[in-house]
Amino acid sequence: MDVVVFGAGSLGSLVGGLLARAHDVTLVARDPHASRVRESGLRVSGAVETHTTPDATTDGANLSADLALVTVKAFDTAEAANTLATGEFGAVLSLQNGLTEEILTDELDAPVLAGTATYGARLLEPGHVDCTGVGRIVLGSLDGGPDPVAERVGRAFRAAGLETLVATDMPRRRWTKLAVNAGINAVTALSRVENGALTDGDAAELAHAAARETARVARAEGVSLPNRRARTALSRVVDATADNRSSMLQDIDAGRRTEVDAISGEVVARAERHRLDVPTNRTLAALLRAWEAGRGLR
Ligand SMILES: NC(=O)C1=CN([C@@H]2O[C@H](COP(=O)(O)OP(=O)(O)OC[C@H]3O[C@@H](n4cnc5c(N)ncnc54)[C@H](OP(=O)(O)O)[C@@H]3O)[C@@H](O)[C@H]2O)C=CC1
Ligand SMILES: CC(C)(CO)C(=O)C(=O)O
Repeated sequence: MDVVVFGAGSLGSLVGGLLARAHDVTLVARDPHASRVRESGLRVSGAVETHTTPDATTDGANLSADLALVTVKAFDTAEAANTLATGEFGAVLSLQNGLTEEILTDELDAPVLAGTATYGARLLEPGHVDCTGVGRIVLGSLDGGPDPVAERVGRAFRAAGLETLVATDMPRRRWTKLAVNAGINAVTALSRVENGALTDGDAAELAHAAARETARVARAEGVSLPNRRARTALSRVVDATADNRSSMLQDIDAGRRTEVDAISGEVVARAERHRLDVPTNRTLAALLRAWEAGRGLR
């Protein structure tokens, strides 16, 4: 399979590097990472050790491939979609946090698959990505149900040794992930604590309230996500990632823009469409946006 990875920073370099063990991969990345990969290949270290030689470019326009994998931060999705629209792809798959697939379907003719990733990745230096945890990629039809394109992509990922599940219930999985992120990411980022601090107490209650509101919005969107399922998912992720600093907390630590608009902000925006009030997510989004504004990041 030919694969273009659009936005090969941490996650895209890891997944692209692993896919290059079995497929023709082109990373769309920034320099000096792109030029280092062209010169010396890509080193993956940590939980997976490998060295592969994907192609790499800084120009994502006019490319074609069987699959475009989108791994830019959520706030760069619209620009990525515009650039991808200049090329030809058999399918498009996002592994981003947030409900970014809708932005891709608006711009692109190719079928857009839904995906989630629980692999951990960190770009250490140009040409070198650290796998901080082997997780799983789950992908499938955006609307749910069986999908031959998703099956083909799943087989290709497994052929490259990536832990991959092709699922027929992506609507519920995407919203469950959003509920978990709305709870954990926003609360840990604002209170500057590891995920494990949300095991119990007031901060945990706040995270669960954000997840519960998200589940309510999901149901208004026609997705069956009971509150108790969102609660269980959040508690499981807190336990499994107790020592993690969430990606949003890492962004705050590094003084970078966060994915608030795609997480808490998305819950608020969708709730408004259904005339629902989601005060916890509204408050969390306002605080995170205020932090970004104060830093000149928005
Ligand atoms: N890292 C992880 O372990 C995981 C990440 N995710 C999700 O995956 C997504 C990506 O995260 P992550 O990999 O950490 O983010 P990164 O910022 O490390 O990677 C995104 C990369 O895309 C680059 N980029 C953006 N636009 C372009 C463009 N037009 N051309 C070329 N390169 C471009 C960015 O460059 P620049 O910064 O210069 O704009 C950056 O290097 C997020 O939604 C995140 O939530 C999900 C699970 C795990
Ligand atoms: C699951 C979780 C909360 C793990 O930290 C995550 O997805 C993130 O940090 O973005």
